[in-house]
Amino acid sequence: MNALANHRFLKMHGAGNAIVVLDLRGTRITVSGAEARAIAEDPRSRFDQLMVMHDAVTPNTDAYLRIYNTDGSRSGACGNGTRCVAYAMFDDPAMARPAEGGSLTLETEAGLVAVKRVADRSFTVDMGKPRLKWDEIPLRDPFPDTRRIELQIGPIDDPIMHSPAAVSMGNPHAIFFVDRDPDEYDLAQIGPMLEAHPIFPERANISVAQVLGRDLIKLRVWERGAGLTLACGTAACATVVAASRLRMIGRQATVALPGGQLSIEWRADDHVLMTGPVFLEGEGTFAPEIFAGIQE
Ligand SMILES: N[C@@H](CCC[C@H](N)C(=O)O)C(=O)O
Repeated sequence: MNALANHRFLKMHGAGNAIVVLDLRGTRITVSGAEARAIAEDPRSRFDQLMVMHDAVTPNTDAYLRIYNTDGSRSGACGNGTRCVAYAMFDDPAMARPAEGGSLTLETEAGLVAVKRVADRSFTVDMGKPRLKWDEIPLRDPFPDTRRIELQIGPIDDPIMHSPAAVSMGNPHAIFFVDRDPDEYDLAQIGPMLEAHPIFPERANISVAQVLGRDLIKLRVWERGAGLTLACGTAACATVVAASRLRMIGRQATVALPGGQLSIEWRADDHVLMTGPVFLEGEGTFAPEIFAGIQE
């Protein structure tokens, strides 16, 4: 039987971003891409991101997180999922471990993130520093200025969208600032083409953003490896950094996504803070048959 069969999980969401939280601390089990895809395909455990908790690797951290997209690929960061993990580590009867002072330090493939509880169902995550150099994002070509990169979609003389900003928040983002309502863009059609554009050697999350005021941005996101989502925390962080670099806003904004709102602050010390809600939808155990046919 597959090692994940009958394993308990939490079904959650953060501002609409569908998250499954799985606790594999104290075991040597890891989730393969094929297993992550099988979990995502079952409607009972459908997710945009699967957040898997493993034993801490670095001293003074509380857990190591592996983050999976729907297509089984991995991400270095997931803002909404990180808040859901924090909720589980504080409040879930089976996953909670005594933590000091309402804060946690979690490690991901991209580095350390610190999480603080700010209300019963609301957390602030220090997402670390944005990476802005072309080879850190990464981009294929050596753009000296990543505030606007050369990329457009649509007819050459009348593009639908062009010149996105590029930012890494531990995962790659391209943000197209537009004058019209982001809902007017066919992101389900445009997103997959741009996600896989050769300019992004590790693919990219694609955002369409409209600045509505000095501290308010409307955002829609096509997520790398997951598709259209109701919210993406790292995209919200990347968008505030990009808009601030372009002098469209100050260093703090509310980002309104289809599934809810996130508050983002790009602090003077270069760290990006994201505050937002978590929702627990329920719990379940993985049905053994969903793993049928997967080689172990
Ligand atoms: N929804 C997440 C980001 C998810 C990762 C992304 N699809 C990637 O592969 O980079 C968030 O809330 O930040």
